Parts: sequence; C-alpha cells; structure tokens
Amino acid sequence: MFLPAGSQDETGTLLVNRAKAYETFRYVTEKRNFKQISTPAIEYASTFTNRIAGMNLNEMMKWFNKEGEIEVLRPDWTTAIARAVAKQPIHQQKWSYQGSVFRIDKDGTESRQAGIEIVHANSVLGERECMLTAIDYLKSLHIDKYVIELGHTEIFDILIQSLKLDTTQEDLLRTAMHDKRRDVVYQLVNNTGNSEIANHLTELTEAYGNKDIITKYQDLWSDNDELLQILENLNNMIELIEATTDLEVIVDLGRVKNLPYYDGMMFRGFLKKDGSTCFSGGRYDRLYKYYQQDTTAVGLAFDVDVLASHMTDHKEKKRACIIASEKTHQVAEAFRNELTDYIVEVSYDEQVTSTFDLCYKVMEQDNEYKVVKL
Ligand SMILES: N[C@@H](Cc1c[nH]c[nH+]1)C(=O)O
Repeated sequence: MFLPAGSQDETGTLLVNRAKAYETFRYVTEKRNFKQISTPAIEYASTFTNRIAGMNLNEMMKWFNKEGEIEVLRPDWTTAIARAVAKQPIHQQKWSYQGSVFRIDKDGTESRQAGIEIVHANSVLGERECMLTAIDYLKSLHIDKYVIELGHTEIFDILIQSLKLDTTQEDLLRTAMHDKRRDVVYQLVNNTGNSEIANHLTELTEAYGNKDIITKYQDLWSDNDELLQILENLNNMIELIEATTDLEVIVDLGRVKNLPYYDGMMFRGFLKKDGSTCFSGGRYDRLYKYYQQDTTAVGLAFDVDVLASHMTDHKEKKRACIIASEKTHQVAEAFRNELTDYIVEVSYDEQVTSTFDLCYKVMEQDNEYKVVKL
C-alpha cells in the first residue's frame, strides 16, 4: 500500500543468502583473476537503446533530466560496462560486478545480478572461462542440481539470410521461434514463398536435447561449413563441460537471442527444482563495434534472487543470550569473546531465555562478577 508495484521490503533468510551469494561470487571471481567494476545506477537511456544494444525504452525506469535528456535506472550491466571500458587498449580484461538491474517486466522492477564480462580475449578461451566460472561458482554455493543449455545466435541468422526479411518480419519470426510456435513459424516463412526453409525452421523449434541433436544436424547440414563450424564449437564446449563435471548439458539449436546484442554462443543455467533460470549469457562482440572496437566480448550474469531462494545449505548459527543489568552490561559485553561461534544477545530481561539455544547470566559473588551458564 505504501510502496509502488514491484518494490518490496525484505528481511530474513533471503537477505542472508543473498549476502552469502555476493560474498562467494566475489571470492570465486577474485581467485580466477577477475577485477571488480561498478557503473552508476543512473545513465542516459541512449546507452541502452542505441541500434546495437537495442533494449526497449518501455521496459526502463526513466525520466527527463533538466536538459531534456532521458535518464534511466541501469537496465543492464553488460551494456553499461561496454560503455565504460570500450576504447581502452586491447588486452584481455576480466570484469566482475554485482548489483541491481531495473526492468519493468512481469517479475517486478528490481532484480539483483552478479556477473562477469571477458573482453579482448581469445574467443574460445573467453567462452570457456565464462562457463567454467559459472560451474565453479555454483559448486561453491553447493548448487548442483541444474542443467546447462547452449545455443547459438548465428544458426537462425544464417538460415533466414536468403529470406531477406525486413526488421519487423524478422522480429516476429524470432519471437515465434523463441515461443516455439511451430504453426506461426511455418506460416511466417511460408508467406515469403519458401516452403523448404519454412519446414526447416519449424523442425528447428524442436532441435533441443542432448548432444545427439548435434550429430543429427551434422548430417543435415553437411554441405554448410558455417553451420558445421557452429556445431563443432557447441560440441567442443559440451565435451569440456562433461570432462570437468557430471552436469547435464543440452543444446537448443532453435534458440534465438533473448537480448539484441548477442552474436554467437549463448548459455543458460536452469535449476532442476522449478526450471528457473539461474544464469544467462553469451557472446556479444557487436556491442563493442558500436564503440568502434573490433574485438571479442563474452559474459554471463547470475540471477542472485533466484540463487538466494534456492540456497539450502545456509546453516543458521546457534543463538546465545547473556542476561545482564545496567550495572553488569560491560561484563556481558566482554563475555561475547567466549562465544565466537554464536549469535549473541545481551538482555536485561530474564524472560527471554527460552528463545535461545544457550543462556548465561552475569552474577555478583563476593563483590566480583561471574558469568554462569543457566
Ligand atoms: N546482461 C545479460 C547477461 C550477460 C552478461 N554478459 C553477457 N550477457 C543479462 O542481463 O541477461
């Protein structure tokens, strides 16, 4: 009633877990030689709406500044970081960040992310480091029931090349592919007079599953070197993941980009418990082209809210209480040092003891103070 829709106060386990998720992320990424970066929460809208970043202004929290320019609350870290670090000398950069993004969508406005961006690195190395960092991080959080999904933006782009669609048609088709609407995909492509590609794309909406899909499509696309190369890259990534972990990996060859700037391999992590997406990312070299840099860029971000709501191994610390009085408060305070593994509360009220795991009381004996266990 007193908060705008999408805003909420929070307390309790979720907050503890989120802090733990951030702390672990910092630890894991620091150990893998990522440097931290932060960008302001408020930016010009144009950073995110330019023709490459391509984000939708309608989904941003925005207002006009005094000069009449539109400002927004950061809707995306990747784009903001590209703005901040583009034009720097070309040598490998590994960035790690954490904080909120603001998008007006069905899940509210604010969500928290922790992510990495690898810029100017060897492409394969960058993609692998992203994936392995994600695996390393989730392992550190004791999250192991998830599925990794790989996809590639260029499959769709290559297959529709000869259709010469305008932007509106292309967007409609991409949305239909995304929603796996076989009927709509077929109709949209067939309307252009190309029933062969219509059938091909319709079938592609179901080209997901384990790596047998790759073998199947290696046969189907045996005369297209570009597509074969993509399949090979996906296959190599699967082999690396399988050699490092026993996680389930699936490919979705019909997957289309969920953010306009992607232009290569895309990866996502789905939690088995409820199918929620815990991380998402991909290659986006083209975003740097906007800043006149011909280079490589790849990254991914974790949804920290999703992680926090699935972290189960957080062990609640035991709680101890020391009953004291105004006169004996400093004795109780000193006794905290004896209880390093406990959450400690000093209280003047003996009634509270039943709510604690362990209780002490400061007693006076022969003009001396003693802390005794109750
Ligand atoms: N910014 C992307 C994740 C990502 C990081 N780097 C590349 N992609 C997102 O919000 O989904």
